[in-house]
Amino acid sequence: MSRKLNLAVAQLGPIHRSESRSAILGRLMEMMREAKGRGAELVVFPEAALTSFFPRWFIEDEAELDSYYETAMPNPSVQPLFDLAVQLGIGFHLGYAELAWENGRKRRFNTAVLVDRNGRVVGKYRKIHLPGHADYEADRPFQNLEKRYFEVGDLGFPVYSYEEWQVGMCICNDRRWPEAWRMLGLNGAELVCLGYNTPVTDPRTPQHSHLTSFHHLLSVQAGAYQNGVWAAAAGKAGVEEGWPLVGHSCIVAPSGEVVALTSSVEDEVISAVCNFERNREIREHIFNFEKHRQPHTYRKIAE
Ligand SMILES: C[C@@H](NC(N)=O)C(=O)O
Repeated sequence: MSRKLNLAVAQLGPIHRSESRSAILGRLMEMMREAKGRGAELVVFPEAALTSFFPRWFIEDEAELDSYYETAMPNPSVQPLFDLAVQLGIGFHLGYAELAWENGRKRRFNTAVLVDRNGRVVGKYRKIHLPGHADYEADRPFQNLEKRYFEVGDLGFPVYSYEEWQVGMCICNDRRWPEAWRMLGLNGAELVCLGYNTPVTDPRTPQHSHLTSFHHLLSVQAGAYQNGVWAAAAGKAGVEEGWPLVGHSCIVAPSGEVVALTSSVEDEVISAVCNFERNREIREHIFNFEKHRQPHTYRKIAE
């Protein structure tokens, strides 16, 4: 039996603060058309794909901060992307900053949604591993205020049915945590979609700058292999507002092999035909969870 999904990853080049929403949407829509032209059934866009990566700035004005968030998904400014998806008959994954009114208060999350070919939101994930810091740190050349601008996601690591595929999501820093992948694996994921905005240099560990891409690929390849899942990782890349973001968006097989990789730090579409029979090579053998896991020895992980 062959279970194949033609999958595309759409890497974004930088988005500058001054770029209009319609210009950003135009870029996403062009890449969606290219993905469809390659026969893709699902296209994965990055984390915070609708804005510049604003946690690099300390923003005190609440109205200005709010302008980076979406209060509904879809909303009129992104509807053209949803309409195009329906017209082309292609699903997509999109990361964005979410502002929600819940329990009588304003809540902010770093969120991704999975949208089917009918333009319906069929899955949602709110980022759990938020990197960075909550307060302004004057000695940094740029901030990483995710802990100020977002709450820890409250949806767990759900897995959704996208047609016949079981799809989970994680976001950027999550990909470095084996717990995120294992939860998705245990929840039945066959494919993990993830977006990222990763600065090439972390101001606290500049000695690792030359390893940024290696650590990114190492994490995605290990997560895919150790859980027998396909992984689609879409980055925002290139020099954004003066600061370089890593590229190397990729599609990784359950064997851990990179089967598609971007070769620029600009808008670029890559694709691969993913055979979901390959998941079994891993999950029925070396990482057969039922047969080989020893959860009674793992208690500390959940403490
Ligand atoms: C620094 C952090 N960025 C992110 N957007 O989560 C990461 O790449 O781990």
